[in-house]
Amino acid sequence: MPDLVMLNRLAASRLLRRVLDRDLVLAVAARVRQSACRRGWLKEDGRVSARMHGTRLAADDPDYVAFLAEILSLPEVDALRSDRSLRSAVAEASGQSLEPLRADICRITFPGEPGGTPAHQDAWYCKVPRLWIAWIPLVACSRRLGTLEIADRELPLAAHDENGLAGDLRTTWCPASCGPGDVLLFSGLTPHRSLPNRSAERPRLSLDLRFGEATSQGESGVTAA
Ligand SMILES: O=C(O)CCC(=O)C(=O)O
Ligand SMILES: [Fe+2]
Repeated sequence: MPDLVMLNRLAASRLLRRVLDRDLVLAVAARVRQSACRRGWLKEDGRVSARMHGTRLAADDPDYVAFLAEILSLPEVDALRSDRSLRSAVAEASGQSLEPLRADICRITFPGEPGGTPAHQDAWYCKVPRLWIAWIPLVACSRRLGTLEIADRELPLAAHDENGLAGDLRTTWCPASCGPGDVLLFSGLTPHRSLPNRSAERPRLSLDLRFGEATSQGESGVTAA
């Protein structure tokens, strides 16, 4: 049984420790590093190339689009999408059985950026009923490496601008130190953000897998928020 840690009082998010096969997660991390090395983003030793310091891969960068197509179609990523423990945790958290939406993202977060991903609710970008997100660290994510912070509760869907959630968010943020095998699970209405990567040369590697109610319209587009 996974060790469930409730992160917030409304149970709209949870940190599941050691729920995934660690070797499978590490295999995905190895493929991500290989692909990133080939593109010159990382050096052979896995450290960040000098030219990538302080940069963020843009959702419309053709090289990043090709990287995502490569990584998100790996059989290892498919195995994570259909992992039985993950699927039952998603069903238990959401109260119903949900399907993978294939609106997933693999992120490489480089050091040197002043801020991380701004606070947002994924439901703003991915209009699917019952949206839930599994955020999967591919490396040990400390505060220093820029882990995810989750709000202490769901909020009604609020307006977003180019910097994510607009306006003052009165919420308490819960940073989650986690590593390969762990999953942060949260609903589409739960605000979240990431801390900047403050390491010297290490990339933060993570995968977001999204689940929701299957709709007849099929997959929904999602931006890289
Ligand atoms: O990893 C990040 O910086 C943001 C992740 C995120 O927004 C998500 O998983 O929905
Ligand atoms: Fe998000």
